[in-house]
Amino acid sequence: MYQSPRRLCSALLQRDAPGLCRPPGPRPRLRSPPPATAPRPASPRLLAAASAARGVARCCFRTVYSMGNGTSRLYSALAKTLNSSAASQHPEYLVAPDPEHLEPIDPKELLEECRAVLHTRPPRFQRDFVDLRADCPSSHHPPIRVMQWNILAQALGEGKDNFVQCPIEALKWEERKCLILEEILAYQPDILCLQEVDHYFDTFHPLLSRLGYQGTFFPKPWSPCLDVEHNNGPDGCALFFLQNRFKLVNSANIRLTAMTLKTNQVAIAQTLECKESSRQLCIAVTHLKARTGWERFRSAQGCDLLQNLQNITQGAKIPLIVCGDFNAEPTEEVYKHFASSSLNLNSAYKLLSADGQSEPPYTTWKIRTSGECRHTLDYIWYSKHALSVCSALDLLTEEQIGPNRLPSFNYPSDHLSLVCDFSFNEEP
Ligand SMILES: NC(=O)C1=CN([C@@H]2O[C@H](COP(=O)(O)OP(=O)(O)OC[C@H]3O[C@@H](n4cnc5c(N)ncnc54)[C@H](OP(=O)(O)O)[C@@H]3O)[C@@H](O)[C@H]2O)C=CC1
Ligand SMILES: [Mg+2]
Repeated sequence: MYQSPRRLCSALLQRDAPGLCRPPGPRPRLRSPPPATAPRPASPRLLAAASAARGVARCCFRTVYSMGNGTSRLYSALAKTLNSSAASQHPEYLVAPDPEHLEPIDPKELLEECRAVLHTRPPRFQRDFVDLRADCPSSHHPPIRVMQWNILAQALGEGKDNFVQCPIEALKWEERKCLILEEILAYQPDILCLQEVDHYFDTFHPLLSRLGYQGTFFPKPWSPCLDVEHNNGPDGCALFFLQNRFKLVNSANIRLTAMTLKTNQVAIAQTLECKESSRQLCIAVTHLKARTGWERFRSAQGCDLLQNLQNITQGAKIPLIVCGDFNAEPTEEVYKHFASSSLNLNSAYKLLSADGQSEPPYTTWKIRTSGECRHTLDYIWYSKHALSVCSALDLLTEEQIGPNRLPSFNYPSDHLSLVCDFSFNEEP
Protein backbone atom coordinates (compact mmCIF):
# COMPACT_ATOMS: atom_id res chain seq x y z
CA MET A 1 0.00 0.00 0.00
CA TYR A 2 1.01 3.59 -0.50
CA GLN A 3 2.76 4.96 2.58
CA SER A 4 1.63 8.30 3.88
CA PRO A 5 3.96 11.30 3.45
CA ARG A 6 3.78 11.75 7.25
CA ARG A 7 5.51 8.44 7.87
CA LEU A 8 8.07 8.85 5.12
CA CYS A 9 9.01 12.44 5.91
CA SER A 10 9.54 11.67 9.57
CA ALA A 11 12.06 9.04 8.51
CA LEU A 12 13.79 11.39 6.07
CA LEU A 13 16.89 12.12 8.10
CA GLN A 14 16.73 9.02 10.22
CA ARG A 15 20.26 8.04 11.19
CA ASP A 16 19.91 4.57 12.59
CA ALA A 17 19.09 2.48 9.55
CA PRO A 18 19.96 -1.03 10.68
CA GLY A 19 23.39 -2.26 9.68
CA LEU A 20 23.10 -4.65 6.76
CA CYS A 21 25.33 -5.72 4.12
CA ARG A 22 29.06 -5.60 3.91
CA PRO A 23 32.00 -4.93 6.20
CA PRO A 24 32.69 -1.28 6.88
CA GLY A 25 35.31 0.43 4.72
CA PRO A 26 36.67 3.91 4.17
CA ARG A 27 34.61 6.14 1.91
CA PRO A 28 36.62 8.21 -0.57
CA ARG A 29 36.77 11.98 -0.62
CA LEU A 30 34.34 13.90 -2.77
CA ARG A 31 34.61 17.14 -4.72
CA SER A 32 33.83 19.20 -1.60
CA PRO A 33 34.90 16.85 1.14
CA PRO A 34 33.27 17.32 4.51
CA PRO A 35 35.61 17.43 7.50
CA ALA A 36 34.67 14.01 8.88
CA THR A 37 33.40 10.79 7.38
CA ALA A 38 32.93 8.57 10.40
CA PRO A 39 29.49 8.12 11.98
CA ARG A 40 28.94 10.67 14.69
CA PRO A 41 26.15 11.82 16.96
CA ALA A 42 23.46 13.94 15.31
CA SER A 43 24.33 17.63 15.37
CA PRO A 44 21.81 20.03 16.95
CA ARG A 45 21.42 21.53 13.49
CA LEU A 46 20.46 18.19 11.97
CA LEU A 47 18.14 17.41 14.80
CA ALA A 48 16.53 20.77 14.05
CA ALA A 49 16.39 19.83 10.36
CA ALA A 50 14.83 16.48 11.21
CA SER A 51 12.31 18.23 13.39
CA ALA A 52 11.59 20.68 10.55
CA ALA A 53 11.08 17.67 8.27
CA ARG A 54 8.57 16.29 10.75
CA GLY A 55 6.88 19.69 10.81
CA VAL A 56 6.79 19.64 7.04
CA ALA A 57 5.35 16.16 7.13
CA ARG A 58 2.53 17.45 9.29
CA CYS A 59 1.56 19.94 6.61
CA CYS A 60 1.84 17.38 3.81
CA PHE A 61 -1.86 16.67 3.97
CA ARG A 62 -3.04 20.21 3.67
CA THR A 63 -0.59 22.08 1.44
CA VAL A 64 -1.00 21.56 -2.28
CA TYR A 65 2.32 21.51 -4.07
CA SER A 66 2.88 24.72 -5.92
CA MET A 67 5.70 25.51 -8.32
CA GLY A 68 5.99 28.21 -10.95
CA ASN A 69 4.30 28.17 -14.31
CA GLY A 70 4.13 24.40 -14.49
CA THR A 71 1.83 24.10 -11.49
CA SER A 72 -1.54 24.18 -13.18
CA ARG A 73 -0.41 21.82 -15.91
CA LEU A 74 1.11 19.48 -13.35
CA TYR A 75 -2.00 19.58 -11.22
CA SER A 76 -4.30 19.02 -14.17
CA ALA A 77 -2.17 16.13 -15.45
CA LEU A 78 -2.18 14.57 -12.01
CA ALA A 79 -5.88 15.18 -11.62
CA LYS A 80 -6.45 13.38 -14.93
CA THR A 81 -4.36 10.49 -13.69
CA LEU A 82 -6.39 10.44 -10.52
CA ASN A 83 -9.67 10.41 -12.38
CA SER A 84 -8.70 7.60 -14.66
CA SER A 85 -6.21 5.32 -13.02
CA ALA A 86 -5.34 3.10 -10.15
CA ALA A 87 -3.74 6.18 -8.57
CA SER A 88 -7.21 7.36 -7.55
CA GLN A 89 -6.96 5.15 -4.48
CA HIS A 90 -3.86 7.06 -3.36
CA PRO A 91 -4.36 10.79 -3.72
CA GLU A 92 -1.77 11.70 -1.06
CA TYR A 93 1.04 11.87 -3.60
CA LEU A 94 -0.54 15.03 -4.95
CA VAL A 95 0.48 17.08 -1.97
CA ALA A 96 3.87 18.20 -0.78
CA PRO A 97 5.28 20.68 1.66
CA ASP A 98 5.38 24.31 0.73
CA PRO A 99 9.09 24.99 -0.04
CA GLU A 100 8.84 28.37 1.70
CA HIS A 101 8.42 26.59 5.01
CA LEU A 102 11.57 24.57 4.58
CA GLU A 103 14.74 25.42 6.42
CA PRO A 104 17.92 25.43 4.23
CA ILE A 105 20.35 22.56 4.78
CA ASP A 106 24.11 22.65 4.36
CA PRO A 107 24.98 20.04 1.69
CA LYS A 108 28.00 18.94 3.73
CA GLU A 109 25.78 18.22 6.72
CA LEU A 110 23.39 16.18 4.61
CA LEU A 111 26.31 14.32 3.06
CA GLU A 112 27.54 13.43 6.53
CA GLU A 113 24.05 12.25 7.45
CA CYS A 114 24.03 10.01 4.40
CA ARG A 115 27.50 8.65 5.15
CA ALA A 116 26.51 7.86 8.70
CA VAL A 117 23.54 5.82 7.44
CA LEU A 118 25.85 4.12 4.93
CA HIS A 119 28.73 3.41 7.31
CA THR A 120 28.39 -0.38 6.92
CA ARG A 121 28.50 -0.21 3.13
CA PRO A 122 31.59 -0.61 0.97
CA PRO A 123 33.38 2.53 -0.21
CA ARG A 124 31.80 4.74 -2.80
CA PHE A 125 33.13 4.26 -6.34
CA GLN A 126 35.68 6.81 -7.47
CA ARG A 127 34.86 8.46 -10.80
CA ASP A 128 36.88 11.26 -12.36
CA PHE A 129 35.93 14.15 -14.59
CA VAL A 130 37.62 14.08 -17.99
CA ASP A 131 38.82 17.52 -19.00
CA LEU A 132 37.49 18.42 -22.47
CA ARG A 133 38.45 22.07 -22.29
CA ALA A 134 39.96 22.04 -25.76
CA ASP A 135 36.30 22.07 -26.82
CA CYS A 136 35.39 24.77 -24.37
CA PRO A 137 35.68 28.54 -24.88
CA SER A 138 37.16 30.53 -22.00
CA SER A 139 34.42 32.22 -20.06
CA HIS A 140 34.27 34.33 -16.93
CA HIS A 141 31.04 32.57 -15.96
CA PRO A 142 31.21 29.26 -14.09
CA PRO A 143 30.23 26.23 -16.19
CA ILE A 144 26.75 24.76 -15.92
CA ARG A 145 26.85 21.27 -14.46
CA VAL A 146 24.10 18.96 -15.71
CA MET A 147 23.39 15.52 -14.26
CA GLN A 148 21.30 12.86 -16.00
CA TRP A 149 20.24 9.80 -14.02
CA ASN A 150 17.67 7.05 -14.06
CA ILE A 151 17.71 6.43 -10.31
CA LEU A 152 15.62 3.19 -10.45
CA ALA A 153 12.11 3.46 -9.04
CA GLN A 154 11.94 1.83 -5.64
CA ALA A 155 8.77 -0.10 -6.50
CA LEU A 156 10.22 -1.38 -9.78
CA GLY A 157 13.56 -2.35 -8.25
CA GLU A 158 11.88 -4.36 -5.50
CA GLY A 159 8.84 -5.59 -7.39
CA LYS A 160 9.36 -5.80 -11.15
CA ASP A 161 12.89 -5.54 -12.44
CA ASN A 162 14.11 -9.02 -11.45
CA PHE A 163 17.72 -8.13 -10.73
CA VAL A 164 18.64 -11.70 -9.92
CA GLN A 165 22.18 -11.05 -8.64
CA CYS A 166 21.28 -8.08 -6.48
CA PRO A 167 20.51 -9.00 -2.85
CA ILE A 168 17.15 -7.60 -1.75
CA GLU A 169 18.88 -5.91 1.23
CA ALA A 170 20.88 -3.75 -1.20
CA LEU A 171 17.57 -2.28 -2.40
CA LYS A 172 16.31 -1.16 1.03
CA TRP A 173 14.99 2.36 0.51
CA GLU A 174 16.31 3.88 3.73
CA GLU A 175 19.87 3.16 2.61
CA ARG A 176 19.43 3.32 -1.15
CA LYS A 177 18.04 6.85 -0.89
CA CYS A 178 21.23 7.86 0.93
CA LEU A 179 23.36 6.37 -1.86
CA ILE A 180 21.31 8.36 -4.40
CA LEU A 181 21.60 11.57 -2.36
CA GLU A 182 25.31 10.97 -1.85
CA GLU A 183 25.81 10.72 -5.62
CA ILE A 184 23.89 13.97 -6.19
CA LEU A 185 25.74 15.73 -3.37
CA ALA A 186 29.10 14.48 -4.64
CA TYR A 187 28.67 16.19 -8.00
CA GLN A 188 26.44 19.11 -6.94
CA PRO A 189 24.79 19.64 -10.33
CA ASP A 190 23.27 22.98 -11.24
CA ILE A 191 20.60 21.09 -13.19
CA LEU A 192 19.45 17.59 -12.25
CA CYS A 193 17.38 15.42 -14.60
CA LEU A 194 15.98 12.21 -13.13
CA GLN A 195 13.89 9.30 -14.35
CA GLU A 196 12.02 6.60 -12.40
CA VAL A 197 11.39 8.96 -9.48
CA ASP A 198 8.76 7.45 -7.16
CA HIS A 199 9.85 9.32 -4.02
CA TYR A 200 9.52 12.90 -5.23
CA PHE A 201 7.14 14.37 -2.67
CA ASP A 202 8.44 12.61 0.40
CA THR A 203 12.19 12.66 -0.31
CA PHE A 204 13.66 14.49 -3.29
CA HIS A 205 11.46 17.58 -3.35
CA PRO A 206 11.72 18.44 0.36
CA LEU A 207 15.45 17.72 0.58
CA LEU A 208 16.53 19.28 -2.70
CA SER A 209 14.36 22.37 -2.05
CA ARG A 210 16.29 22.87 1.15
CA LEU A 211 19.52 22.64 -0.83
CA GLY A 212 18.35 25.51 -3.04
CA TYR A 213 16.80 23.64 -5.95
CA GLN A 214 13.47 24.34 -7.62
CA GLY A 215 11.85 21.12 -8.77
CA THR A 216 9.15 19.82 -11.07
CA PHE A 217 7.76 16.30 -11.25
CA PHE A 218 5.68 14.74 -14.01
CA PRO A 219 4.49 11.20 -13.27
CA LYS A 220 3.77 8.59 -15.92
CA PRO A 221 0.00 8.35 -16.46
CA TRP A 222 0.00 4.56 -15.91
CA SER A 223 3.12 4.01 -13.91
CA PRO A 224 3.97 0.31 -13.56
CA CYS A 225 4.93 1.14 -9.95
CA LEU A 226 1.21 1.25 -9.13
CA ASP A 227 0.99 -2.49 -9.83
CA VAL A 228 3.53 -3.21 -7.09
CA GLU A 229 2.37 -3.94 -3.57
CA HIS A 230 3.51 -1.30 -1.03
CA ASN A 231 4.22 1.17 -3.82
CA ASN A 232 4.89 4.82 -3.07
CA GLY A 233 2.87 6.26 -5.94
CA PRO A 234 3.70 6.55 -9.64
CA ASP A 235 7.20 7.03 -11.03
CA GLY A 236 8.03 9.81 -13.42
CA CYS A 237 10.56 12.35 -14.59
CA ALA A 238 11.84 15.09 -12.29
CA LEU A 239 13.78 18.21 -13.14
CA PHE A 240 15.61 20.36 -10.58
CA PHE A 241 17.67 23.51 -11.05
CA LEU A 242 19.56 25.71 -8.59
CA GLN A 243 17.58 28.83 -7.92
CA ASN A 244 20.65 30.94 -7.29
CA ARG A 245 21.86 30.25 -10.83
CA PHE A 246 18.64 30.19 -12.87
CA LYS A 247 15.26 31.81 -13.14
CA LEU A 248 12.39 29.79 -14.59
CA VAL A 249 11.05 31.41 -17.78
CA ASN A 250 8.56 28.73 -18.76
CA SER A 251 7.81 25.09 -18.15
CA ALA A 252 5.97 22.40 -20.11
CA ASN A 253 4.93 18.94 -18.98
CA ILE A 254 4.65 16.83 -22.12
CA ARG A 255 2.84 13.53 -22.47
CA LEU A 256 4.54 11.99 -25.47
CA THR A 257 2.53 10.76 -28.43
CA ALA A 258 3.38 8.00 -30.90
CA MET A 259 1.55 7.88 -34.23
CA THR A 260 -0.91 10.46 -32.80
CA LEU A 261 -1.74 8.24 -29.81
CA LYS A 262 -1.03 9.42 -26.29
CA THR A 263 1.52 7.16 -24.63
CA ASN A 264 2.59 6.31 -21.10
CA GLN A 265 5.88 8.20 -21.46
CA VAL A 266 6.49 11.81 -20.46
CA ALA A 267 8.95 14.68 -20.68
CA ILE A 268 9.48 17.98 -18.89
CA ALA A 269 10.94 20.93 -20.81
CA GLN A 270 11.86 24.19 -19.13
CA THR A 271 13.34 27.43 -20.37
CA LEU A 272 15.72 28.87 -17.80
CA GLU A 273 17.48 32.20 -17.69
CA CYS A 274 21.02 32.03 -16.43
CA LYS A 275 21.35 34.71 -13.75
CA GLU A 276 25.07 35.47 -14.36
CA SER A 277 24.96 35.79 -18.14
CA SER A 278 21.25 36.54 -18.71
CA ARG A 279 21.37 33.90 -21.46
CA GLN A 280 18.50 31.48 -21.89
CA LEU A 281 18.75 27.71 -21.95
CA CYS A 282 16.10 25.09 -22.58
CA ILE A 283 16.48 21.88 -20.57
CA ALA A 284 14.41 18.76 -21.14
CA VAL A 285 14.20 15.39 -19.40
CA THR A 286 12.51 12.25 -20.70
CA HIS A 287 12.23 8.48 -20.29
CA LEU A 288 11.17 6.65 -23.44
CA LYS A 289 9.33 3.32 -23.68
CA ALA A 290 11.46 0.35 -22.62
CA ARG A 291 11.95 -3.14 -24.07
CA THR A 292 12.83 -4.75 -27.39
CA GLY A 293 10.07 -4.82 -29.98
CA TRP A 294 9.16 -1.17 -29.26
CA GLU A 295 11.79 0.48 -31.47
CA ARG A 296 9.28 2.16 -33.82
CA PHE A 297 7.26 3.35 -30.86
CA ARG A 298 10.35 4.95 -29.29
CA SER A 299 11.21 6.50 -32.62
CA ALA A 300 7.75 8.09 -32.82
CA GLN A 301 8.02 9.33 -29.23
CA GLY A 302 11.41 10.85 -30.06
CA CYS A 303 9.93 12.64 -33.09
CA ASP A 304 7.14 14.02 -30.94
CA LEU A 305 9.64 15.26 -28.36
CA LEU A 306 11.81 16.87 -31.06
CA GLN A 307 8.74 18.61 -32.49
CA ASN A 308 7.82 19.96 -29.06
CA LEU A 309 11.39 21.12 -28.53
CA GLN A 310 11.43 22.86 -31.92
CA ASN A 311 8.50 24.96 -30.74
CA ILE A 312 9.85 25.57 -27.24
CA THR A 313 13.30 26.65 -28.50
CA GLN A 314 11.68 28.84 -31.18
CA GLY A 315 13.28 26.80 -33.94
CA ALA A 316 16.62 26.22 -32.17
CA LYS A 317 17.09 29.90 -31.23
CA ILE A 318 17.34 28.97 -27.54
CA PRO A 319 20.25 26.62 -26.71
CA LEU A 320 18.99 23.20 -25.70
CA ILE A 321 20.08 20.31 -23.46
CA VAL A 322 18.05 17.08 -23.53
CA CYS A 323 18.72 14.45 -20.86
CA GLY A 324 17.12 11.07 -20.94
CA ASP A 325 16.91 7.37 -20.61
CA PHE A 326 16.03 6.78 -24.25
CA ASN A 327 15.92 3.00 -23.82
CA ALA A 328 17.60 2.91 -27.22
CA GLU A 329 21.10 1.93 -28.35
CA PRO A 330 22.87 4.34 -30.73
CA THR A 331 21.93 2.02 -33.60
CA GLU A 332 18.23 2.75 -33.12
CA GLU A 333 16.14 5.07 -35.23
CA VAL A 334 15.28 7.40 -32.34
CA TYR A 335 19.00 8.02 -31.72
CA LYS A 336 19.48 8.79 -35.40
CA HIS A 337 16.57 11.26 -35.33
CA PHE A 338 18.22 13.15 -32.47
CA ALA A 339 21.67 13.03 -34.08
CA SER A 340 20.37 14.41 -37.40
CA SER A 341 17.73 16.81 -36.10
CA SER A 342 17.59 20.41 -37.34
CA LEU A 343 18.05 21.31 -33.66
CA ASN A 344 21.77 20.60 -34.30
CA LEU A 345 22.34 18.31 -31.36
CA ASN A 346 25.40 16.34 -30.35
CA SER A 347 25.60 13.65 -27.69
CA ALA A 348 27.98 14.84 -24.96
CA TYR A 349 29.31 11.45 -23.89
CA LYS A 350 30.66 10.77 -27.39
CA LEU A 351 33.36 13.30 -26.52
CA LEU A 352 34.87 10.80 -24.09
CA SER A 353 35.79 8.49 -26.97
CA ALA A 354 39.14 8.76 -28.76
CA ASP A 355 37.55 9.90 -32.03
CA GLY A 356 34.70 11.86 -30.43
CA GLN A 357 32.28 9.81 -32.51
CA SER A 358 31.48 6.78 -30.35
CA GLU A 359 29.10 6.45 -27.46
CA PRO A 360 30.37 4.73 -24.30
CA PRO A 361 30.09 0.92 -24.25
CA TYR A 362 27.37 0.98 -21.57
CA THR A 363 25.32 3.27 -19.38
CA THR A 364 23.31 0.44 -17.77
CA TRP A 365 24.49 -3.02 -16.76
CA LYS A 366 22.36 -5.57 -14.92
CA ILE A 367 21.57 -9.26 -14.70
CA ARG A 368 17.93 -10.27 -15.08
CA THR A 369 16.38 -13.74 -15.28
CA SER A 370 16.76 -13.38 -19.03
CA GLY A 371 20.54 -12.87 -18.64
CA GLU A 372 23.05 -10.06 -18.64
CA CYS A 373 21.88 -6.70 -20.06
CA ARG A 374 24.68 -4.27 -20.92
CA HIS A 375 23.46 -1.33 -22.99
CA THR A 376 24.02 2.31 -23.86
CA LEU A 377 20.61 3.91 -23.34
CA ASP A 378 21.19 7.21 -21.52
CA TYR A 379 22.26 10.43 -23.20
CA ILE A 380 22.87 14.13 -22.70
CA TRP A 381 22.17 15.90 -26.00
CA TYR A 382 23.20 19.54 -26.43
CA SER A 383 23.05 22.29 -29.04
CA LYS A 384 26.48 21.95 -30.58
CA HIS A 385 26.63 25.49 -32.00
CA ALA A 386 25.56 27.26 -28.82
CA LEU A 387 27.15 25.13 -26.09
CA SER A 388 30.46 23.38 -25.40
CA VAL A 389 31.25 20.52 -23.07
CA CYS A 390 34.08 21.48 -20.69
CA SER A 391 34.25 18.13 -18.90
CA ALA A 392 32.36 14.89 -18.46
CA LEU A 393 32.29 12.40 -15.60
CA ASP A 394 33.88 9.13 -16.62
CA LEU A 395 31.82 5.95 -16.37
CA LEU A 396 32.44 3.17 -13.90
CA THR A 397 34.80 0.47 -15.13
CA GLU A 398 33.73 -3.16 -15.46
CA GLU A 399 35.92 -3.94 -12.45
CA GLN A 400 34.21 -1.31 -10.30
CA ILE A 401 30.77 -2.53 -11.36
CA GLY A 402 31.75 -6.05 -10.31
CA PRO A 403 30.56 -9.50 -11.38
CA ASN A 404 27.01 -9.09 -10.01
CA ARG A 405 26.60 -5.84 -11.96
CA LEU A 406 24.05 -3.19 -10.90
CA PRO A 407 22.33 -2.20 -8.69
CA SER A 408 24.53 -3.27 -5.81
CA PHE A 409 25.55 -2.43 -2.26
CA ASN A 410 27.92 0.15 -3.81
CA TYR A 411 25.67 1.73 -6.39
CA PRO A 412 21.94 2.37 -6.08
CA SER A 413 20.68 2.15 -9.66
CA ASP A 414 21.02 -0.12 -12.67
CA HIS A 415 21.81 3.04 -14.70
CA LEU A 416 24.94 5.15 -14.27
CA SER A 417 24.67 8.86 -13.69
CA LEU A 418 26.03 11.05 -16.49
CA VAL A 419 27.43 14.46 -15.53
CA CYS A 420 28.74 17.20 -17.86
CA ASP A 421 29.94 20.77 -17.43
CA PHE A 422 28.73 23.08 -20.19
CA SER A 423 29.57 26.63 -21.15
CA PHE A 424 27.88 28.94 -23.63
CA ASN A 425 29.72 29.68 -26.86
CA GLU A 426 30.16 33.30 -27.91
CA GLU A 427 27.01 34.64 -29.49
CA PRO A 428 27.46 35.11 -33.23
N1 LIG B 1 -3.52 -0.91 -15.41
C1 LIG B 1 -3.55 -0.63 -16.70
O1 LIG B 1 -4.58 -0.63 -17.34
C2 LIG B 1 -2.29 -0.30 -17.34
C3 LIG B 1 -1.12 -0.58 -16.70
N2 LIG B 1 0.07 -0.33 -17.28
C4 LIG B 1 1.28 -0.67 -16.56
O2 LIG B 1 2.33 -0.07 -17.17
C5 LIG B 1 3.29 -1.05 -17.62
C6 LIG B 1 3.86 -0.62 -18.91
O3 LIG B 1 4.25 0.71 -18.73
P1 LIG B 1 5.31 1.34 -19.65
O4 LIG B 1 5.50 2.73 -19.18
O5 LIG B 1 4.95 1.15 -21.07
O6 LIG B 1 6.58 0.47 -19.26
P2 LIG B 1 7.98 0.28 -19.96
O7 LIG B 1 7.93 -0.89 -20.90
O8 LIG B 1 8.50 1.54 -20.54
O9 LIG B 1 8.86 -0.16 -18.73
C7 LIG B 1 8.57 0.27 -17.43
C8 LIG B 1 9.76 0.05 -16.58
O10 LIG B 1 10.17 -1.30 -16.62
C9 LIG B 1 11.58 -1.37 -16.71
N3 LIG B 1 11.95 -2.53 -17.56
C10 LIG B 1 12.51 -2.53 -18.79
N4 LIG B 1 12.73 -3.78 -19.23
C11 LIG B 1 12.33 -4.58 -18.25
C12 LIG B 1 12.32 -5.99 -18.08
N5 LIG B 1 12.77 -6.80 -19.03
N6 LIG B 1 11.83 -6.48 -16.93
C13 LIG B 1 11.38 -5.67 -15.96
N7 LIG B 1 11.36 -4.32 -16.06
C14 LIG B 1 11.82 -3.79 -17.19
C15 LIG B 1 11.99 -0.08 -17.36
O11 LIG B 1 13.23 0.32 -16.81
P3 LIG B 1 14.39 0.95 -17.77
O12 LIG B 1 13.83 2.09 -18.50
O13 LIG B 1 15.40 1.29 -16.75
O14 LIG B 1 14.83 -0.16 -18.69
C16 LIG B 1 10.90 0.89 -17.05
O15 LIG B 1 11.17 1.82 -16.04
C17 LIG B 1 2.54 -2.33 -17.71
O16 LIG B 1 3.40 -3.41 -17.49
C18 LIG B 1 1.57 -2.14 -16.60
O17 LIG B 1 2.21 -2.46 -15.39
C19 LIG B 1 0.13 0.28 -18.50
C20 LIG B 1 -1.01 0.61 -19.18
C21 LIG B 1 -2.31 0.34 -18.66
MG1 LIG C 1 14.42 0.79 -14.95
